[in-house]
Amino acid sequence: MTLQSRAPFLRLGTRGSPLALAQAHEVQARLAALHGVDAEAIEIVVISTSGDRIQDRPLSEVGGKGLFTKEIEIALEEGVIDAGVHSGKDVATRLPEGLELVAFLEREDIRDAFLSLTHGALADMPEGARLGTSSLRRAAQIRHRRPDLDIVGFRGNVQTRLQKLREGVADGTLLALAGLNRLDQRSQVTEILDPELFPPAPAQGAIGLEIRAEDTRTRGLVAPLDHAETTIAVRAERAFLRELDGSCRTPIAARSTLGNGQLTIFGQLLTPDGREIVEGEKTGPAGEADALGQALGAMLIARAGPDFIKRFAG
Ligand SMILES: NCc1[nH]cc(CCC(=O)O)c1CC(=O)O
Repeated sequence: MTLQSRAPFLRLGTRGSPLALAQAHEVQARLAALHGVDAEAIEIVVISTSGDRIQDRPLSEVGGKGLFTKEIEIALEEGVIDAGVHSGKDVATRLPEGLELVAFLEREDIRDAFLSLTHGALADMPEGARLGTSSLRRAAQIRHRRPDLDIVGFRGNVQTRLQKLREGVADGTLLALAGLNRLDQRSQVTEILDPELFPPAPAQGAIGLEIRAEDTRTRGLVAPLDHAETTIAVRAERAFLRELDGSCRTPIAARSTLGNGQLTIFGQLLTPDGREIVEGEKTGPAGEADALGQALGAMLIARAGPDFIKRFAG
């Protein structure tokens, strides 16, 4: 018998980080179960993105949007893969022509977590303690509440960060709880931050699937993975971010809640130094998620005024 390489049932594109691979494997397992095929028939194609290659500086300095998604989108356009698996919060608010987000899996925990080897809670960090984060949003939120802390640049995956904490590069760090849960690292969490005080990035905790809009076969295969409530919340948060022309790397936070067909979206803008903050909320029918998010963005821009917006943009 000769070995034959059969065409894969579907090809998923993903970054190669441990978190990205965990997300891709989750999508692979769900699709395999849903369609009654072997997991191996769903190929995982690892794609290195600019965000992975640039390790020596904060991504907010690199500028440009979609640093973690661009090369995956090119692979989609070139037909090398059928679907891209992304962290929702890494996806630019405007997609390249011809591409579409067709499904969001049920959202993980939206909250941020504090990790420290020496302090039992963020509030226990003494004046001058060093908090490691390269996220503009987290840095601004911390500066707002705890201007006495020293923010130090901090990148890398969970293991690297824990190593840096052991080496004393910082006394604590902040990470998305969703990622820690997906990597079975929840036990490393010192404190879960209150999302009322530290609202997350738009679309945090949601895995999104992107396809070529004309690819009806893939659409049919992946659309059933969509979790309706997650998509409503994420659409509102992305519309809010789009109106502000923001990315994952601007100090913008959002939190939405759904109940009885009503959607409430709360939004927050901060200046990078954390000194100024503008917040607001909109409630309306869940079916109008995009319009609600957009209206909230417009409301906060008006509330903030041009001077704030200039400093907010960095
Ligand atoms: N840009 C990095 C990134 N993109 C998505 C997540 C977390 C996982 C998620 O939001 O689903 C992270 C790491 C972090 O913020 O701790």
